[in-house]
Amino acid sequence: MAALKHIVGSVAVITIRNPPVNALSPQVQVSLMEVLKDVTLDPSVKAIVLCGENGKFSGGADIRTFSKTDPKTDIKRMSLDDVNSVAERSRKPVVAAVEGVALGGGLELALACHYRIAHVKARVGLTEVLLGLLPGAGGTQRLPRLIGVPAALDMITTGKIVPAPVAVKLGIVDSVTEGSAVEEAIHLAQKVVGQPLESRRICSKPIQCPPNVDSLLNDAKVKLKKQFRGAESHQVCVEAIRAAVQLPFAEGIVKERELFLSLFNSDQAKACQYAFFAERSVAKWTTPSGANWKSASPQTIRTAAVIGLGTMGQGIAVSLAKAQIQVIAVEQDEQQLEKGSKAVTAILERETLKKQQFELAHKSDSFGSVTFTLDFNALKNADLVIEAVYENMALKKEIFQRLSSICKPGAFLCTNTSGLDIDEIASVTDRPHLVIGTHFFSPAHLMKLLEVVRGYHSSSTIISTVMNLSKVLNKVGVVVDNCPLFVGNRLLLPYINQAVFLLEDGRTPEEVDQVLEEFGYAMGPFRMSDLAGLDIGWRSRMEFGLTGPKLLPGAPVRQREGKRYSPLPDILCEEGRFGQKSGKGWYQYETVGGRNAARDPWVHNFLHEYRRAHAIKQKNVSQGEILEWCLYPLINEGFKVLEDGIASGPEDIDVIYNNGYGWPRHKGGPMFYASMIGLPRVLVKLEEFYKNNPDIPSLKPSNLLKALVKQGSPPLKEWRSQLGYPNSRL
Ligand SMILES: CCCCCCC[C@H](O)CC(=O)SCCNC(=O)CCNC(=O)[C@H](O)C(C)(C)COP(=O)([O-])OP(=O)([O-])OC[C@H]1O[C@@H](n2cnc3c(N)ncnc32)[C@H](O)[C@@H]1OP(=O)([O-])[O-]
Repeated sequence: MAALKHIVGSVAVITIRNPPVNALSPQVQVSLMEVLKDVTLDPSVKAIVLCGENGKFSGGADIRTFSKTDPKTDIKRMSLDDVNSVAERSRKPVVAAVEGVALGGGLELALACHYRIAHVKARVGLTEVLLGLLPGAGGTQRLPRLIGVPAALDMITTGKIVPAPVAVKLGIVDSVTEGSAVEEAIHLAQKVVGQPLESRRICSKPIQCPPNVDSLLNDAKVKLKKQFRGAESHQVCVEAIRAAVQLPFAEGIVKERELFLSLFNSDQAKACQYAFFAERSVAKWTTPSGANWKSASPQTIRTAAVIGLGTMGQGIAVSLAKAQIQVIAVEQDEQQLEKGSKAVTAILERETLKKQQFELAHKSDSFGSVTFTLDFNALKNADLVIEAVYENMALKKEIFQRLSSICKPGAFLCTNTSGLDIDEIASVTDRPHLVIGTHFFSPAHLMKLLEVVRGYHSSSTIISTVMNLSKVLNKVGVVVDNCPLFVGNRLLLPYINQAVFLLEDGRTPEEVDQVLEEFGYAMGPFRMSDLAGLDIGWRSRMEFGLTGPKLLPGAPVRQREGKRYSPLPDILCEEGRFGQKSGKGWYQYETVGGRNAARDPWVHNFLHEYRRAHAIKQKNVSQGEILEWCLYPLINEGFKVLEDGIASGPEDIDVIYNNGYGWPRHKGGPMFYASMIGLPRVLVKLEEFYKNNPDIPSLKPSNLLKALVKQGSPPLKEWRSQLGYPNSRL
């Protein structure tokens, strides 16, 4: 870990070396400072170029060192800000050669240089907000001075990463090159030797403020509060930018440091950083047979097919096309094909427009083509097929049987299901080892999560191919084992059930949603169910005989096999209330497909009548209890999933929840949240709930939770090893 120097003519080239992303660890910062001071004093050096080894400028401060940093002493002793200040004050021109990435502290370092040259494929951004922080090395003071308050506000508060061509337009970098940014930077450095530097020092630039800057900042806070409910860092970023607007540069830096320190050791920052590393750890999957991400060989997918062009199929087709994969989209009849192709084309047009507005349009970056067909034989050329028809086992098996005879040997067969048995589907094919579950989330072209469901026979090649594909699609893939509902929906079920029980007991959809939204969920359980479509769960419950024609005659209305059951969602569906798609569900909407949920007097009246008919006494439940009542059974199911070996570790569950279920990232994920509030608290409450509701089995504390509490509640990262727990099937 160091900053290395070599001399080209009169230019000193300083290279940051700290693989894999040249993170600016405290040692790298010290080394950078020494080399910078050295070359500034060296009379033979006339100009300086800063770059990173292996085609990456820098991924920012070393996040791994944060948990070992004492902000009171360590940051004061030496900080990146001091390095930046030495670079900026240098009387010799300093040019940043940005290749790969310049993120967070990496971009802050580049901003302290007098000139910035970027490779055309480089990407830059101040991403600290996503780690629960703010740019703490001058980024909040320099960027608004360089590109103006509105653009800087957008980048800093969202953590947006922009490609180099956009960075030039914004004024973040001076120019881009298709060749070597380092060569170009050396060339520029030689050219500008002896030229005045004052106008190149961002710290000296006056800040250009729009006349309405106060309301701009205040409005941003309101918008961010709604978008990132309960998250502190977005709000604090705005305050740091306000300091840039109101204070001279040096005072702004002091304010920025103060605000940075207020976030540095917060629980939210810990949660966001945990979420960051958890996302990286899930890519490192293993199977019981010892196959793993390192040893398996993923195949490149050039042509993929999608069967079924309903909402999921449309999103999947778009997602593949966006990743420059050629897509064959198959439907069963003319009408569905036309409807599906229109929808896919419309989404792709919108995405193209977005891309053009963002100026990403590069010759090589165009979308893959989508061919629409009724002819199943067209699948014979596909490297990989994703079946996305509706959740019906018989239909899926029929399709997979056909695929066996049509697809070329070695083609991968994936089923997009949210809970059906992968092994049963694989059993009808000639290649169970090349069959896997790919559980996409709606809308599939936007949602980040891909649950990769390993069947009993799934080979390491198909696992690694699909995990690789998830990265190509810009998604986070998580390998889980095959069990009913897999991981995400298995945890969701008790959460939704608990929320519905609250309605029986006297609460309203608005009250319950409000509590969960204040907790940080983008949507409470009822608004989310309306968005997802109430009919999906209803059909599945009918399939399982919990309602509808298969329900055994004489079954009590509010019980199934002795367990508490609420028929409320079934009744809503019987009334044609499927959620947004039918314009009414737990809420009413302005139109069919409308997005704005409004209180529905019909629902309130219906709930009132239902409680009266079943003589249910209204219970007084505080907001805190609503939260615990809904979340603790979800967490408990997470422990059961771990016990059963369905997920590899708590991180996998948290990544699934952060990326697919709207869990607030600043709370880390359900398992991380449990570790933060304390496992004993979760256990005590579950025991209390279960004692009072013995007919709700999901409230019965899991053995793993009890065992962990007995062991003194070790930190989350020790859960696996401490328990050596039992039968991880992954
Ligand atoms: C202390 C006080 C400091 C005060 C001053 C404040 C300074 C500043 O404002 C704060 C920051 O910069 S905050 C930072 C702001 N920066 C950011 O937010 C950028 C965060 N990083 C990213 O967004 C992505 O990793 C990249 C786009 C850089 C690469 O993407 P890709 O090519 O898909 O690769 P990948 O799979 O993602 O990562 C490969 C490996 O690198 C690892 N690693 C990565 N970054 C790291 C880091 N900064 N650090 C350490 N490690 C980092 C990653 O864990 C993984 O390790 P593994 O052991 O192999 O699993």
